[in-house]
Amino acid sequence: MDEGFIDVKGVEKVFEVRKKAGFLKRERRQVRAVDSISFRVARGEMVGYIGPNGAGKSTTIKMLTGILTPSGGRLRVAGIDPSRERTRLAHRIGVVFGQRTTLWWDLPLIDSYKLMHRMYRIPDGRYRENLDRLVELLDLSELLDVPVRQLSLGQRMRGDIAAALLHDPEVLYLDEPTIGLDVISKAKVREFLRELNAERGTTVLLTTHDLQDIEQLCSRVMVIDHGRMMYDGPLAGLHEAGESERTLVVDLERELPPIEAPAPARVVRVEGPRQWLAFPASESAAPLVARIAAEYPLVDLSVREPDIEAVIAKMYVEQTEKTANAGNAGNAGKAVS
Ligand SMILES: Nc1ncnc2c1ncn2[C@@H]1O[C@H](COP(=O)(O)OP(=O)(O)OP(=O)(O)O)[C@@H](O)[C@H]1O
Repeated sequence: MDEGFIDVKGVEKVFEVRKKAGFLKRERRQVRAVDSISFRVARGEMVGYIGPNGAGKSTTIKMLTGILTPSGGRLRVAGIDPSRERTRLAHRIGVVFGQRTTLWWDLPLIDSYKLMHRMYRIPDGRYRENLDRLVELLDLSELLDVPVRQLSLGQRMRGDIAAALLHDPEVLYLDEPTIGLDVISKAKVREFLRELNAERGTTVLLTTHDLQDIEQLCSRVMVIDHGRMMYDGPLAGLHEAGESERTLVVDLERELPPIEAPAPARVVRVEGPRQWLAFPASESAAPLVARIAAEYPLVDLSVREPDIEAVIAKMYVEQTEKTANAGNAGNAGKAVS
């Protein structure tokens, strides 16, 4: 594996925005959407890129595709400077924006693929082979003659993913690929991405608000907030850093006193026969489930994932406190409030 297939060093993006400040006056303001971030992604890696709304994720992806030019820093994808050689790079990357489609709205799905065949100048044999494979893997055969506007969200998403892969890109950027999809469609998309990565070694950068996308697909996650990189490492480490908790929802046969769970798991809510137990997100639920199943009359149970925003908010508070404490420690004599 070569290091730094995607190579980002001290990259910044500052937007100039004009705001109305009175009848005729306009004030100029700068928005630092991406603030000196650095990371490397090796060829074949699948990395999650997450953060709250307005954190700078889309801006980063737009710089990686060459749509936006960085205000500072250095950026390379497959050795190419995206904003200088956008067209050359376009042949090596694929992009899927969950909230927008790259398909022609009024045309049958197959016509969009035919147009891409020509736009990307994909050799005929390769196009046929890729199309057949993608149609099979993404279950598209029944949909090829349907106009895109008549497709459901999940069908359209699968159609968009195929469109992004027809020209065999080495890198795939996915922006919220499972947003609004039902459980079955989400599972289909995730399974396809896993196979794509395993079979073709496609490098994937995935932006999502769904922690299960990351958990099921990525061994590494990067967290951005206010344009800054807050965390880069395994998902379990993120849970530890944010001390986040998952919730086990237990339905008992009847109303009972709070379940006696081994610490740090604990009951946080009881409503009739239903009880909610919080436990560290970095730990497996299996031992807790086994113990409850052995000792209590169980009807059903489910595990709820922590919310990304909550994990990041907690991490943010902790980092701020750590910085404040470090400052206070060096300031002997001052009271720590
Ligand atoms: N073209 C633009 N002009 C001015 N400001 C912009 C522009 N594009 C983005 N921004 C600002 O930059 C910041 C980062 O936006 P960005 O779209 O990258 O966030 P995001 O992490 O993708 O958010 P979301 O999850 O909501 O899509 C926000 O404050 C946004 O308002």
